[in-house]
Amino acid sequence: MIEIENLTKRYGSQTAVADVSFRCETGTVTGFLGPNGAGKSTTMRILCGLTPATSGRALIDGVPYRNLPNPGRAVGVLLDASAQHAGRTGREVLTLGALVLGLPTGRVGQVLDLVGLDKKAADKRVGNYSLGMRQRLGLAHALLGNPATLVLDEPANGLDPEGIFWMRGLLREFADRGGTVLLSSHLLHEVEAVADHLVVIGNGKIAADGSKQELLAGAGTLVRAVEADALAATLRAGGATVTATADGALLVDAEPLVVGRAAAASGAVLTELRTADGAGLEALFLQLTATATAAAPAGAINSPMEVAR
Ligand SMILES: Nc1ncnc2c1ncn2[C@@H]1O[C@H](COP(=O)(O)OP(=O)(O)OP(=O)(O)O)[C@@H](O)[C@H]1O
Repeated sequence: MIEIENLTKRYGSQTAVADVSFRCETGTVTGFLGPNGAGKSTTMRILCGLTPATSGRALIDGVPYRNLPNPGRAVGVLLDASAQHAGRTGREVLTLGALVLGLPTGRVGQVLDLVGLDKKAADKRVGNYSLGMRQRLGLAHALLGNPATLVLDEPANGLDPEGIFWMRGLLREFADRGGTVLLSSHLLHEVEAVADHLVVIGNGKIAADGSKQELLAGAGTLVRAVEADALAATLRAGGATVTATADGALLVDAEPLVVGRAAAASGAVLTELRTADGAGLEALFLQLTATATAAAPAGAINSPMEVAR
């Protein structure tokens, strides 16, 4: 289990992470979502003992990373797939890793198989790897010590669709066998398919934290109207929060019936009206991360009104 408790990190006058708290339960995949610069990497670096927190703490199975007796056997970490010695082969990188962790070198072949790097790829220098191959090598490195926890920063970067599908399967299986996974992404759809739990961060603050089902259920109504501006004005006058999505729809924090009535009252012609499901979550994600300024309790989405304040 991972516990992030009231974590704050300041760089001079800039606050990268502000009072962030969330948990990743054993046997689950937690998607850590936010746009570039939101504070994901900083949180993960603190969790892995690479950056000291200004205040708060981050624990893995109840212990700070630095206090784990042999961290590589407890936590597999992939923060930057390009941070590998370019002159070594993939096999050499993993063999060195195995020696450092006190593992038999036979483990190297097993993890190469696990991540789908064949003999030819394993014997190539890392400098000649594509980003996707580096991600696979980084994942192999993370899995080397057979850890119970994985911390992965944007692991899908550079993977092709088949690679992303493969990685989802691997992480799902890892969690189903009792592992804990924290993976970050700036793309909702990348983690939506595999995550059980979502934590959304924007401007260093938690904007949403809950099970995927909870967040989907709370995603409101998606509506498209010929007179979108007039409808948005009527809805806002009635106290609803309305956000325009990139493709011209409106996301409203109200039931479809309420939105339909507002459309009738304002004389707007609707072309679509439905409960916002996966598509709505995308809009919600954009909305939350764009304007997040307030923290949400676990299991809740900040009301967009609060978030925007
Ligand atoms: N070493 C540092 N010195 C100063 N500011 C930093 C440092 N590291 C991160 N920051 C700042 O902290 C904020 C959060 O950055 P962080 O890298 O954690 O975001 P992120 O969500 O991981 O985004 P990205 O995907 O772009 O890495 C950013 O504004 C960033 O500029």
